Amino acid sequence: MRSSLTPLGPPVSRDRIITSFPKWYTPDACLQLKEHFHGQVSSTCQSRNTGTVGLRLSKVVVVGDLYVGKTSLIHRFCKNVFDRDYKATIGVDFEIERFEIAGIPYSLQIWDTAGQEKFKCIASAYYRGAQVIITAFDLTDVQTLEHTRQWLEDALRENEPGSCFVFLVGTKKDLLSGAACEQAEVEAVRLASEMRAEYWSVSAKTGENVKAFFSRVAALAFEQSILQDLERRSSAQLQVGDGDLIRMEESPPETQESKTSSSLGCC
Ligand SMILES: Nc1nc2c(ncn2[C@@H]2O[C@H](COP(=O)(O)OP(=O)(O)OP(=O)(O)O)[C@@H](O)[C@H]2O)c(=O)[nH]1
Ligand SMILES: [Mg+2]
Repeated sequence: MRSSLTPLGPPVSRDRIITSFPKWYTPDACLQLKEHFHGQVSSTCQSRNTGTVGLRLSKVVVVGDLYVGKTSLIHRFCKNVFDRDYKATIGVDFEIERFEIAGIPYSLQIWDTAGQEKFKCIASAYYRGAQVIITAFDLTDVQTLEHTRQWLEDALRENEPGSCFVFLVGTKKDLLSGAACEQAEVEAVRLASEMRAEYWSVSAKTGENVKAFFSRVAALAFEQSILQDLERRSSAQLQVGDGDLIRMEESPPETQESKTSSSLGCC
């Protein structure tokens, strides 16, 4: 059944409908081990009391060295295509992907940035306001893993501390045997834990783990959006219930004292 909150437009495709909380890739480097939506989130979604969350776009920024496969990863997910030819991203590009999560419409705006040094200053102008940062590296090129720390630092610098979910993604999984992939993952998982990031290995060529990965990104971002919205609404209610707080926010500093004392006087 489609949600009554679905904005105008075509329905979301069936594979963008998320009903249960998507699982992590490895428990050794994951942001949340739980397998269900937060109880408060489930009940809020059931009662369709999700405020403006269904109408907003959550920003996801994908960063990492040139040639690691950022564009390929996004194109595999959003367009289900894979191009063997390399076309460097110039500056930035973005895709909007619509989901329905726990019955509520939800959209991600996925920003693809250029890895080439000469475009870095253009791309970094788009880091601000990210709810999710995806740092990508090539599983076959250890140097690209070493550089992820710097990419993340640059992206975090433009955002409020603690406000972003961070993912570390190893790309081109199809180029490695199972054993070689496991070996490459050991170091990546260690770094992911250090970065407080969730780790995933994917292949844009075969599509392995791509949908599962973005479903996880969408679910975590969605849950955070709902919880933040609930918090905002409850603190707004608190302020409505507390006359002093409202007056303090609305009063310019020089008049605050007299207003506060007059309000004290009348109570
Ligand atoms: N075998 C394989 N090749 C891949 C995969 N993902 C990307 N590639 C190839 O790697 C090359 C670079 O991919 P892009 O997606 O353009 O890399 P990018 O990170 O966007 O590069 P910039 O835009 O310059 O930052 C292309 O030739 C892709 O076909 C993958 O999963 N497997
Ligand atoms: Mg690109």
